[in-house]
Amino acid sequence: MEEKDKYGKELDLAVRIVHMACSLCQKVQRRLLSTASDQVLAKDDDSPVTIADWSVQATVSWLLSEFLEGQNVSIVAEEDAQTLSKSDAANLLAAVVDTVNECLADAPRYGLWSPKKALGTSEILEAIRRCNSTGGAKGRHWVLDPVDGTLGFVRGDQYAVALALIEDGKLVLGVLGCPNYPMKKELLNYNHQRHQTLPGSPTPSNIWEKGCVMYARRGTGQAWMQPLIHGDTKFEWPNSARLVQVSPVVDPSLATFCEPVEKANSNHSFTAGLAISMGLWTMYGLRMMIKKMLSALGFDAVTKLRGLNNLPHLHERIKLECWKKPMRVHSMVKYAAIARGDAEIFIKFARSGYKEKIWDHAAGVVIIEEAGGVVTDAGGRSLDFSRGVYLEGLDRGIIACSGLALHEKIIGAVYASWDSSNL
Ligand SMILES: Nc1ncnc2c1ncn2[C@@H]1O[C@H](COP(=O)(O)OS(=O)(=O)O)[C@@H](OP(=O)(O)O)[C@H]1O
Ligand SMILES: [Mg+2]
Ligand SMILES: [Mg+2]
Ligand SMILES: [Mg+2]
Repeated sequence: MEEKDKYGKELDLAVRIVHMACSLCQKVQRRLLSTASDQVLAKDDDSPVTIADWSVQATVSWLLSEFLEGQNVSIVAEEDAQTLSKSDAANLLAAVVDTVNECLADAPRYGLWSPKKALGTSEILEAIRRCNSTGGAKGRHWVLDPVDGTLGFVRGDQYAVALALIEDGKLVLGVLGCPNYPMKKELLNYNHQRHQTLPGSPTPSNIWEKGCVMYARRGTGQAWMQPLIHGDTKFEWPNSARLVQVSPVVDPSLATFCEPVEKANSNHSFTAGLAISMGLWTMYGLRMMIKKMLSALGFDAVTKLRGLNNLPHLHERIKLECWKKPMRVHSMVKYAAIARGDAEIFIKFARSGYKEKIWDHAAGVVIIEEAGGVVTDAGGRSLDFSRGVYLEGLDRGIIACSGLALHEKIIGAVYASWDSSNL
């Protein structure tokens, strides 16, 4: 097989599967939000898990095994079947079985086939359990986060379905489904559930239901995006796909910087310090300072600021659109935003002792890199996907950037800020 076609078949399959998984998630999320249900469970670490997490894992596992027939399919994935196998979980398991079968029945729409008869409970539990590979440096391993950003999912907000393939420890392809990726990038920062009615928009759900699937193959220098299919639209891959590229912005003061929503998942104060030291927040800080000065003098701050905006020499510095705040978004949608050019920087510094898992990053990393961006740890080294379930040897945190120039500046700022932080 020619090098340029390598992994073509696997990518084609993975894209179709992620489209199906996105459709499954959209249905479950709609039901979850419209009924006061008890369908959100807590895992041992208190993180949420839902019918969608298990159902996507079972669906992806069944489809990969079915369509990669003859291969011993190894899947490293987040969920296990323990909770579902308990005797008091019959209702939950029944809901997963229904959800998986409903999704698989739709396979022909995506150019795949359905099981000859609906899958039974034991087949579905087996499909979930099969995803218990621990990956490693030899052979092929699929890496799956069935629902990344489950917290965002249950809040009616951003989440992603992430599927990647590793061969001999190297990422070779990644597919990222982002069912709530809004049409306007500004809405990424917008909490969907808290703001059901958007100003000037009678049907806010249209904006959110757009959604996309992004994908890339290592070494092609290309990352692609395809809209989710809705209603009766036929699945056309790759015809409806378009290339995406990272943003050309190199000036940190113009960059949009994103980070996890929850303080528990990333140190917000460290990244705020970094952002300020790089000039990312100077506009915000400057504006706040002037606002305070004006109000201390008894002026109406907003009116005066608008006035100041019109002064030619201050115009560039204080105009309203320069109000840069971090974009806090759940899930690997942050990686998608950088690959699409909607943001320039993603920084995650988990608390010390937390070990990052490969499924939280694999698909996003290859898509950003092929779209022209850079992803490393805080020491500037590439992430190592060859050492099992965890990103072993990760130096402090993860820095994803739209390009080398910005990336170098951030690494420099990390070195400058680290000693004064108490991480
Ligand atoms: N303590 C801690 N520190 C760092 N990271 C953690 C931690 N706990 C969980 N996780 C992982 O974070 C994944 C969600 O990341 P997000 O960027 O979406 O976080 S946030 O919801 O926006 O705060 C989340 O992925 P999902 O479980 O797939 O949602 C976890 O794998
Ligand atoms: Mg995750
Ligand atoms: Mg998950
Ligand atoms: Mg989880």
